[in-house]
Amino acid sequence: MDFLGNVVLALITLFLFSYWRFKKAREFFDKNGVAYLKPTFLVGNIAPVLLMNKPMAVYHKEMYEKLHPHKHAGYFLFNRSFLMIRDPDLIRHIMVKDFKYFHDRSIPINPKIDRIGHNLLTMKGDEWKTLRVKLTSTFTSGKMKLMFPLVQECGNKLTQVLGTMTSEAFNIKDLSARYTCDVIGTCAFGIETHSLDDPNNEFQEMGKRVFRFRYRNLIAGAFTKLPESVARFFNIRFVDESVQDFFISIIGNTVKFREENKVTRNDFIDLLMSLRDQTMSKYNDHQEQEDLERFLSQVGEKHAKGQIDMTIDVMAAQCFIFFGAGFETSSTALSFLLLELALHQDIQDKVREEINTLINSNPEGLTYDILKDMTYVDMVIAEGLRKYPALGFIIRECTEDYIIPDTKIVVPKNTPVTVPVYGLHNDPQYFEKPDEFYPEHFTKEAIAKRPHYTYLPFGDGPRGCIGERFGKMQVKVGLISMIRNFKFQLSPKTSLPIKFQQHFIILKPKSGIWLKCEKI
Ligand code: HEM
Repeated sequence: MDFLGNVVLALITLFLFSYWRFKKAREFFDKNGVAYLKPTFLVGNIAPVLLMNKPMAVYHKEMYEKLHPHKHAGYFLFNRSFLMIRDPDLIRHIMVKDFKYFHDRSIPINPKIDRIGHNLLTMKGDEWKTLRVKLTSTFTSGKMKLMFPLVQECGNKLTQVLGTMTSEAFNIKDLSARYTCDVIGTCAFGIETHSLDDPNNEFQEMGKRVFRFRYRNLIAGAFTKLPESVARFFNIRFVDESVQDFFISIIGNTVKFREENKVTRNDFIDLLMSLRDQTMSKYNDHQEQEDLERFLSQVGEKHAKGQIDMTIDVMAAQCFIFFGAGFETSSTALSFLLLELALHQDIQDKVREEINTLINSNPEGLTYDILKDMTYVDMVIAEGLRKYPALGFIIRECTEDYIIPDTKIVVPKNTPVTVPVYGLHNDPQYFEKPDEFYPEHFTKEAIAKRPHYTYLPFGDGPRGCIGERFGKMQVKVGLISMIRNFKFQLSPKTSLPIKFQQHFIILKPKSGIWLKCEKI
């Protein structure tokens, strides 16, 4: 058969396969009385994203609103059906109570092609569990305290650079990205990236490429698994080859240098090397035990089992995901916070007052330990992450047939489920003033009144964000370094309301957020 014949046959097969999948999914929804959004053949409900006018977070929020008041409901990404979980108690089942059915994310990665794409975020089943147990020990408060001086150094540099920006408007989105790049560079790679000094350095460029949108990856998301040959043929990979080579070479060189020169630095590479050499006990702390026990009980196991060989590829993959997951999330969090503080001078003054009071009354100045006493700052950061959650939706996959509690509905194995974080965070049922920046959403009383699992900026359960403590620390240090010494105002160059970038999985501003600052 000639080439054209093959193409026609492939298209007919794809067409029939899609038709069969749609029919089966719709029959399942109809038979079980599950509400769903009416799909368009072939594209399902994804047209608003494909036409590029909807960021993924906004798209999921709008579906969350349309699917009110259902506890769970269906929608289609191309011909693949998804189940959106809207009800907080059902979310608790998916994320914690019945976690054993939902421990994986529905991201089809091929480890042979994506050497560093195969990491803690994308790994599945026992392999993920074994690695998560190992890495849990690198994110305790004890380890954060060891890394605090490295982060503080970047904060000091940020203050210094801001001091040169008082004469004209500057883009806080760009400045925050340079600060978090320096922080993750020094903590995850043991490298001073000098992004605050040089905005065009290589790390910044790599950071931009990490979450680059590619149509073919969106389409790949419609499949449970992609055979290696298909992924290679269509060049479907989640990490660009140039990014992969860059990270593997950096980690390889750094590890070699440290081994040869006996260098230790209390950063992630050090911790990964001690995990490899089984010398982690020198860092052991009480919290490590607590975190580990909680994790094991949540995943229903008594002991940590299995082994992962800490090769350079494995270390590079983890450092890469610490960079990928930690850089953009924290820098957008910081940019949106500064935007809101510039818009709300009263809140800005209150934040500054709390920071100054605590630091000035502590003989050692700013320390890791006084961060936790900053209760108003915590409320403000929490509100920032409510209004602008970096990940607007969370994705998991049902790994065994699962009966939805109090129903007879059996969710079939391999069904992807999503938790609409941005929708929940904007639901007036749970947040009194969803459209406003209102830190009082996070007073003790307001938190106590709200159902659990309605505020999920870091996800939850055993598969929640492993870097939460680190992310909060770097956002807080960045905020303190700026607010203590400068007063911020919005520049007329910023157009409001802020539009979100369309081609991005992370909720981030489309164009610059321009501010003006003056030294206090
Ligand atoms: C403000 C900052 C951050 C936000 C808002 C954030 C948010 C999230 C969210 C929503 C998830 C998915 C959770 C789930 O599925 O339940 C996640 C996973 C993850 N995050 Fe973060 N993150 C932040 C910072 C960081 C940092 C600094 C690191 C590393 C240094 C990091 C590393 C990871 C990793 C490795 C995962 C996957 C964990 C696993 O699957 O076991 N994140 N993050």
